[in-house]
Amino acid sequence: MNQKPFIALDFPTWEQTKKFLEPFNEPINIKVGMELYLQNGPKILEQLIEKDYRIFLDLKLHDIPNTVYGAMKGLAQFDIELINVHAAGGKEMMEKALEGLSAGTPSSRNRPKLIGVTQLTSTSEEQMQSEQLIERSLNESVIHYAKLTKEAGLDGVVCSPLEAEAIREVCGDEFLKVTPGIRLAENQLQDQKRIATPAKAREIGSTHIVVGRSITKAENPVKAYQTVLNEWEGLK
Ligand SMILES: O=c1ccn([C@@H]2O[C@H](COP(=O)(O)O)[C@@H](O)[C@H]2O)c(=O)[nH]1
Repeated sequence: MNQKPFIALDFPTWEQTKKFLEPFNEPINIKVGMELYLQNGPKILEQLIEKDYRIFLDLKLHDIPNTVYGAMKGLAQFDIELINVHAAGGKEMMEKALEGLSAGTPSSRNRPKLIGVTQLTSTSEEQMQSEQLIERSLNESVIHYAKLTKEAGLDGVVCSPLEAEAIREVCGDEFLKVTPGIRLAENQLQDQKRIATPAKAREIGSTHIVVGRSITKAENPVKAYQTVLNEWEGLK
C-alpha cells in the first residue's frame, strides 16, 4: 500500500466529487465515507474504481458479529485498499469482520487491509470520560483498543497522530496507524480535538494520514494537497 495521504471526499453527490477530482493530474488516494457512500450507494465505488483511485472505504461498521460478517463479505467484492470497523464493537465482531472480508475477496485480488477505529479524533478525554463512562486516560483507552484490534488479527488502527508512537511501541512497526485529525498550521480545528500537522504526524509515527477539509475546502485544493504531501514527505 502506498503512503500518499488519503483525501476525504466528504461530498453529497458524484457531480461534486467529480468536479473536485478533475484538476488533479497525478494519481491520488481517496477516502469514501458515510456522506458519499450512503447517499450514492455502491455505484459511487464503481465510478471511482473505474478511474483507478486507491480507496479507503471508511464506513466504520459497528454491529453484531454476524451482521458485520455479512456486510464485510459483500463489500469485499469492491477493489478497495482499506476498510474499517469500530474496535468498540469487540474482538468477536472484529474477528468476524476479518472472516467476512477474507471470504468475500475474489481469489484474483489481495484482501483489503482491515483496521479498527480506536477513539474518534473528534473525542476529547473529558468527553470520553463523561459520555462513555471510561475512567481511564484517553491514551490508555486508545492503546487498549489497539491491542484488542491486533489480537483480533486486524492490520492496524485509526487513531490520532498523537497516539501513533505509543501504539507502535505495543503493536509494532508493521501495524498500520492511519490518522485523520490532520491540520495545516494555518487551519482551524473545527470539530477535531486531537490533531497534528502532516509533518508532525510523520515525525511521531503515523503510517498514513487522512486529510479532508484542509484540502477540500481550500481555495486551491490542488495547491493545498501539494502542501500536505510535501510536509508529509518531508520536502517542505
Ligand atoms: O477518528 C476519526 C475517524 C475518521 N475520521 C474521518 O476523517 C475525515 C477527516 O476530515 P477533516 O475534514 O480533515 O477533519 C472525515 O471524513 C472523518 O469522517 C476522522 O476525522 N476521525
